[in-house]
Amino acid sequence: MSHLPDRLYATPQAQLGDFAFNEDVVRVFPDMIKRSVPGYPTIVENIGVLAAHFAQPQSILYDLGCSLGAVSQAMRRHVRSEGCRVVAVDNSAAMISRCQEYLNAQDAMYQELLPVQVLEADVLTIDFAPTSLVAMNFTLQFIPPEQRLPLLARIRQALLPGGALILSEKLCFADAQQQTLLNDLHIAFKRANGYSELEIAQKRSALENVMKPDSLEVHRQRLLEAGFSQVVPWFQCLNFASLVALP
Ligand SMILES: Nc1ncnc2c1ncn2[C@@H]1O[C@H](C[S@+](CC[C@H]([NH3+])C(=O)[O-])CC(=O)[O-])[C@@H](O)[C@H]1O
Ligand SMILES: O=C(O)C(=O)Cc1ccccc1
Repeated sequence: MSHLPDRLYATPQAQLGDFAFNEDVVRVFPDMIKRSVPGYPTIVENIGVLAAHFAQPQSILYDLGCSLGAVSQAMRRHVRSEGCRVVAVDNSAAMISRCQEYLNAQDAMYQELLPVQVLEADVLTIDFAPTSLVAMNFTLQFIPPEQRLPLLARIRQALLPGGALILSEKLCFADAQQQTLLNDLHIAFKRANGYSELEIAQKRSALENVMKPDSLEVHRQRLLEAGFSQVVPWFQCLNFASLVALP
């Protein structure tokens, strides 16, 4: 399994198209996400811990926007409840096929892992079965803003009592000074991880039309509007945060 360094934006691109989760991104994705998202490894591992806390016997755990299945793998390492299974969903064919390979490799290394079903599908069109845990790790920010509330409302409806939604997102900030500071610090994080000014600028521009972060306040209000009763931030590193929303 290839773990290539991310050089996708290292050379000047004549035509900077919109960022897409295609074959080129899949090849470098583990390196890209680790060097771009402060706290990513900590978030992924601890989603496993949170999943084990909320998982109920004989229930489904969803990993929505699973990419290469890092969250599904963490859930499989941590969840011990009887009869649970993971459903991992992504609408990128390139991601889904590599995700299945990684999960097969995990199956070959460990015994008695939860079964996983890998689905190439749009999270906006799937029907949710009753579930004790839904993880959306940096996926909602890629969903068109007007679709976010209806999606969260459908997730809320599918959640069993005692279950939870884990929502990780890049944040923006209403206060201009706070926005500038945390944006500068995120750029400093990328620089410290070996990205050049050109790589940082080109990726930023490719993401502009595709990834639309909200503020913590917008997330909280929308989750309450979707029918969640409580929103609890459990992790933040710079402008990246993860919340638990309870039904
Ligand atoms: N409508 C959609 N339906 C299904 N999938 C979608 C949709 N829109 C985007 N995606 C998928 O959401 C994923 C977002 S990456 C998640 C990281 C992962 N969770 C991780 O913990 O490694 C976040 C990032 O790269 O910043 C991509 O794989 C998209 O194809
Ligand atoms: O790179 C960025 O600036 C991000 O905000 C996160 C990211 C990470 C991986 C793919 C797309 C976006």
